[in-house]
Amino acid sequence: MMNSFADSFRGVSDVKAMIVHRNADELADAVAQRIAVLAADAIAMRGVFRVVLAGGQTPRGYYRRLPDMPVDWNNVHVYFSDERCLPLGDAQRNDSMVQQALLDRIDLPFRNIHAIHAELGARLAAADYAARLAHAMPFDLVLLGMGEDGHTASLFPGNPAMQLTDVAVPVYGAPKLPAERVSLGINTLNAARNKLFAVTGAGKSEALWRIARGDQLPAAMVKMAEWHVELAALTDAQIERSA
Ligand SMILES: O=C(O)[C@H](O)[C@@H](O)[C@H](O)[C@H](O)COP(=O)(O)O
Repeated sequence: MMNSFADSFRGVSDVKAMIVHRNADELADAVAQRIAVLAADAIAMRGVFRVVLAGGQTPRGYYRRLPDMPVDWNNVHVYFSDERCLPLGDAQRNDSMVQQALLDRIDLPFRNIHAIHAELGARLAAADYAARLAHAMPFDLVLLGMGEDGHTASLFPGNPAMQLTDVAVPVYGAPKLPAERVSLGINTLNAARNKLFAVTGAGKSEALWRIARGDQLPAAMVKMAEWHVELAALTDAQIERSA
């Protein structure tokens, strides 16, 4: 049953790969190793690795493992998939989480960190980020998570931000608080050389099932991504499907 679910997921949503991991720890190990490989490849080929970091909880697991990986941090530039419009340093900001889980523990030059100035408000911060990204694209890797409703970055189902073609977009009325956010636009995510979803938690099974069925959820609009999914996030989807 798991294989047939994974197969239908691969087929319907244009995915590059779907890898199921037994638990969140194994997923975090595999994703951290994958990032290290992609970093080494990009640095060998182009001298630099430009990676977009995801927010939310799942990435903490693989961020914490990255300091133990053989990554040439001097040649890595980090960007953010989205940010919450909260004051600088707020614990709920994605850059605060990344700082604590990763940046405080590696020697990454400060100039290589490209945060979203979401404290300026969504409109201004999105325009500022788009201008600053002009020379950074296409990214080598975009790391993403998926919410229970199928959102990714801060692109939520039915939200007008999903239709915008700008490099970075303002988001208002997000159902996951805070309501005001800044996100990379869907075209920016799609333009990256590699896209990687890390999905943990049983609460994600319905969204995975809907994507496998062909629903155009925001996460499904990121094409040719490699999906790393915890088994627990698939279990209910399989049960539901076989019922
Ligand atoms: O700012 C955010 O909240 C995110 O960037 C968001 O898109 C996140 O990746 C998903 O909601 C999954 O979050 P979890 O990994 O915590 O389930």
